[in-house]
Amino acid sequence: MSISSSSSFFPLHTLNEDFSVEIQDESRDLEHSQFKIRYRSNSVVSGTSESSLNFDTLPTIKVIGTGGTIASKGSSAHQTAGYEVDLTIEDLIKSIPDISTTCLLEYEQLLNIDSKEFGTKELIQLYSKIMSELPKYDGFVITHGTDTMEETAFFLQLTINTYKPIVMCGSMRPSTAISSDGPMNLYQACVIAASRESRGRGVMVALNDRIGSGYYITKSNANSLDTFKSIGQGYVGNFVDNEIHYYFPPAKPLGMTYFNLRLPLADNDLPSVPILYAHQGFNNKIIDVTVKELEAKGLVIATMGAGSLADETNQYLSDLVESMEIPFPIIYTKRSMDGRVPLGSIPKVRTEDHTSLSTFESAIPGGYLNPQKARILLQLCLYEDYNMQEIKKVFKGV
Ligand SMILES: NC(=O)C[C@H](N)C(=O)O
Repeated sequence: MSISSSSSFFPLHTLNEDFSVEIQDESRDLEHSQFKIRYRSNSVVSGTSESSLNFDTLPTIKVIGTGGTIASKGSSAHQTAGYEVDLTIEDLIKSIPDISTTCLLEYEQLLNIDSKEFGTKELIQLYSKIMSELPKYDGFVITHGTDTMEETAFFLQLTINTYKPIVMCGSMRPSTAISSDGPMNLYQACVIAASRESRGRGVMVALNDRIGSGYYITKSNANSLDTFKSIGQGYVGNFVDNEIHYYFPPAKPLGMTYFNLRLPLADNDLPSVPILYAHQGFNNKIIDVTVKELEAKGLVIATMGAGSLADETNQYLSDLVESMEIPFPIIYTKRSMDGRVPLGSIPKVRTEDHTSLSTFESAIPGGYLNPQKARILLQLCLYEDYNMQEIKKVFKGV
């Protein structure tokens, strides 16, 4: 028997003349290394010098249905708004061509809702389902509404540390519309999840022939099929004529923090972190009301540029934090879809004795993250009881 490897990790050993064992490393992540073993017969059979005993099987992909437009029906072929979630995951699977030569599909209806109804409870439900079935499947496809798909993708990316592909898909047109995009998106997502090339790439979003990183991607257009974008970071690949093309080797976002959820969550929820949207003539009183009424443990502000808020608003926030007994992180994000809020944008505010100006210590730049993703990241930091310095460190990487 001999052992060989597809990478340089494993040396070749001969143990027996009749069998060789090929060990292929599936993941080089040292903490979570994975590999596959193939047996090969070296014995001479019917005049052939080598016969392969190939125990390879097709990947098994789990498709989890959660609803969205992809599972919706309208009352006419031209209706593309105001429709209802009406189809099951079984209906959706029936709408795609047979892919039994690519992978084995199993499916389950976990939820069947518009993605506007998603909250922490639904995120945890989806997280728990994937975590409990992670050892059983080679990849996952999640059908989901597009409105909040980026939030679910971001949450799963931060909480599930796996080399197995998790591919999210949905559609912009309901199933009943002319040229509905659902079946093609679902088909492509299944093929992507079944591909070896998709491993080690984290959570991905597959729509309209494009493959994006769930960490960076955002919905850019409320109506059009080509809606998911991450302008600064780009797509990770695309899908053309039944071929997947990745532009880069497997990678996950730099500076990303993983969080280990321990369930059930205290109060069955993550800490309260509201988002406020800044604008000309912003009334600071909304800050007070929001923080008090929602028992906020932190705040995300969609600032007007790369961290810009009126001087009065910065001072108002600083005075509010001074009056609180607990540290209160405030993430400065941007209204603009692209670009980042850098450290240099963090404002100076008057000191408690009002004699000089100093850096507003509770204000943290949100980097490239949009408000909705920054909210999830801050919720996870607060869930972990990170102090202000630790939270700043987490956000330094984004
Ligand atoms: N295109 C869609 O899926 C939008 C839908 N309202 C949803 O997010 O569930």
